[in-house]
Amino acid sequence: MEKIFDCLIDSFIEDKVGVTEGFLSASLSAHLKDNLIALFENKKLVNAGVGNDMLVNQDKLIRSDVIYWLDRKHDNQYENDFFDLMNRFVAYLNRTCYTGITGYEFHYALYEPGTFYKKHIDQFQHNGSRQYSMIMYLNAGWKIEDGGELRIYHADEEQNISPNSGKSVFFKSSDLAHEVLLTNKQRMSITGWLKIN
Ligand SMILES: O=C(O)CCC(=O)C(=O)O
Ligand SMILES: [Fe+2]
Repeated sequence: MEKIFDCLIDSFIEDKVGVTEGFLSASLSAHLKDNLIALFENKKLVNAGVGNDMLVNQDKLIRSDVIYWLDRKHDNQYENDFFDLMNRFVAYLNRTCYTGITGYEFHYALYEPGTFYKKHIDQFQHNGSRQYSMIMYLNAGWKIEDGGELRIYHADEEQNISPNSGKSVFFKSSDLAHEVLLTNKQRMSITGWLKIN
């Protein structure tokens, strides 16, 4: 596992955006996706609000995905496995990079065809607790024509990342503006933030 952690951290250090395969095992990823689909069918997902103090909040409709926060209180085996994995990653990150992360929060996200999340920055204007953004995609066989790429705005270029299952993305929450381009296909993920409280 440390190898995959290193891969994510090294590519983050090199490119400002860490990308790796296999952070979630295929089996954990499949179980989490099944959870997400069941939650969606049971109408547990809610419209994702945008914090009042979000840095970039000029447009009326900024995002149209639906979300559900993961929580140990759900007593769900796979959510707990996910949190165990995150504990290992945070401990490793703190040990190797002196990041001082003290907490995190994660939600499932589901984008129906025709939905998006416009350009934004993840760290809130009046609350700097979000340090690192992480996204784990749960979509098998994603094709170019499905759209829904994560577009990250670097100083001199734009980077498009397709939301294929197995892929995890990691970047600094205060730094990089990004958006989810309009998706043509149902698009599922787990998104969250490593925090200093
Ligand atoms: O799903 C993604 O690719 C990015 C989601 C995102 O930017 C967010 O939830 O803040
Ligand atoms: Fe974001």
